[in-house]
Amino acid sequence: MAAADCALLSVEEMYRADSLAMQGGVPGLTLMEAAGTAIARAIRKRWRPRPVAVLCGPGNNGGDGFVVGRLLAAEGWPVRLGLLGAPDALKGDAGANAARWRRPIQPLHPDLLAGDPLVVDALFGAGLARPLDGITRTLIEAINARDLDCIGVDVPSGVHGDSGEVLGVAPRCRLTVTFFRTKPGHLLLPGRALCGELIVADIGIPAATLERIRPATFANAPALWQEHLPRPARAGNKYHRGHAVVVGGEEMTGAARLAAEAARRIGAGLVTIAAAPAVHAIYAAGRPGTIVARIADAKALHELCSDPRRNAILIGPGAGVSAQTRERVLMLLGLAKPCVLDADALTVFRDDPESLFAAIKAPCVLTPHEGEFARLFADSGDKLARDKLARARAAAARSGAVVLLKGADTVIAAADGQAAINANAPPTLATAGSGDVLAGMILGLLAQEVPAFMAAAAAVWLHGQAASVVGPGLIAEDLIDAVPQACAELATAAHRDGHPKPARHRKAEP
Ligand SMILES: NC(=O)C1=CN([C@@H]2O[C@H](COP(=O)(O)OP(=O)(O)OC[C@H]3O[C@@H](n4cnc5c(N)ncnc54)[C@H](OP(=O)(O)O)[C@@H]3O)[C@@H](O)[C@H]2O)[C@@H](O)CC1
Ligand SMILES: Nc1ncnc2c1ncn2[C@@H]1O[C@H](COP(=O)(O)OP(=O)(O)O)[C@@H](O)[C@H]1O
Ligand SMILES: [K+]
Repeated sequence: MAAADCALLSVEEMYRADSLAMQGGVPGLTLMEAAGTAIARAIRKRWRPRPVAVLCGPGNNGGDGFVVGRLLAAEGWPVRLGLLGAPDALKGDAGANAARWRRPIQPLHPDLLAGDPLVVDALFGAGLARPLDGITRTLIEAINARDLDCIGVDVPSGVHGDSGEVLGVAPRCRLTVTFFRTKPGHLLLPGRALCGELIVADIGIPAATLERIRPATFANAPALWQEHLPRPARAGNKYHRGHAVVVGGEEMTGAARLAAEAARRIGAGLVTIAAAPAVHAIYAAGRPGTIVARIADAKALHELCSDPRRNAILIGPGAGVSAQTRERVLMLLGLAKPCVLDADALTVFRDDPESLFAAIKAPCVLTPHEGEFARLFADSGDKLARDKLARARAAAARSGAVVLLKGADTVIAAADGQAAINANAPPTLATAGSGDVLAGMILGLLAQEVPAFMAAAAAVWLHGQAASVVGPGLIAEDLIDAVPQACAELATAAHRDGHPKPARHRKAEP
């Protein structure tokens, strides 16, 4: 699987792919027939013949609905079809498919849902322009209240394809069938949760159109970064695998220890925790393979980190929100070595984020959760408020760093506009210390000279994979010990895309 296979297309890019395919000689009607055929096939595979209500909107999403209705009815399924607006207002391919539907077209009305049919939601797809209201809202609320089996055409109507946000209301689908490539809104929350199982159907758009579109957003999957991962050289020694430094805090000593062990597990040759004399003994009592250096003051830290063999630095976990942390971050950034800034190293710049951004010269990964992100990028604007992908991208462009905005749908964004959305993280990761482990994993990859964006994306995926390996009962320490198995599973996962591991999300039905 190549990186292009995990490309995500924005709504606008999808329209471009569509028109490039048509310019290349694939008629729109053929694409629509293929879309409807894929949906009907997916339905027949999962349900036995039963009453179906197809809810059609006024655009091409509705057009797909007419195709599905026609194909299922032709096989004897009892199909009722409702349309928003007048049939003669339908244009182009949607109009053509409405004309091929020889049965009654009802106006949208709650009676369409009488008897709890299977619902094909073909109201709005890529053309969603404003929040759902009126009868569409009423119907979707009824679908959700009655927990009807619902199939989303392209997206669950109301979910925005770019951001995954819900405009007004959206149905909870069992299955969503989208076309050609996944969109960001299928992976970002809440959109991802509303899609149910996701199928990406090939409808005849040539893959070569991607060369023209050059998408910059990806599902976070091994294909994106695997070739950048280090492979230990047969005759290599530990210095060939990098020497990472974790700046240890004086209060919360667990955080730096978790990070240091994670950096070692992911392959850094050596990892040193820089510890103040007062806490040196605590750090030294940790796992014996971690080096602990006694660091009396900022000068000593500067000396330690200036050593050219020490090639990646993490500061923040357990560092404390203090002037000292702030000064140390700026001093370390001045060394122009690859850095990870996490937790307190971010919060200390809440009053003056520009001074942080101005100091970032070398590859740097910022790993905020939403709270830390809000402190640093408070003014990213209302317009972006609910669009996590756009927010992370804007923050990366502004800071010059790779921004890894954490959560159940972690977004990794680089200053050059590249971004990846992660979807393999189980909710058991919401446990104290799991962010420290992630920071250490990124550090360990940076020490092995993996480029910052790739290091961040790979670490996020392996972190999610490690959590899945552990399963229920996960604590942060377990993640570290599960890293080897997560790495081993890379080989088998390489053919998969970035969708969550459970069978709920699958790709490309034949
Ligand atoms: N791209 C491809 O390769 C292929 C695409 N295909 C399919 O086409 C779909 C995109 O079709 P599309 O562009 O016609 O947009 P669509 O989602 O039907 O809606 C547009 C209409 O809805 C209206 N409207 C919007 N929001 C509204 C609201 N809240 N409440 C009320 N009305 C609202 C809007 O009205 P307006 O804003 O203009 O007033 C306009 O009339 C795509 O999702 C896929 O299913 C397939 O056939 C295969 C090939
Ligand atoms: N509901 C969730 N589903 C999946 N991953 C989650 C969820 N909540 C948190 N995570 C992940 O767990 C980690 C928590 O990091 P963080 O908030 O920094 O915690 P801590 O500071 O306690 O280590 C992040 O990688 C985040 O993406
Ligand atoms: K839809």
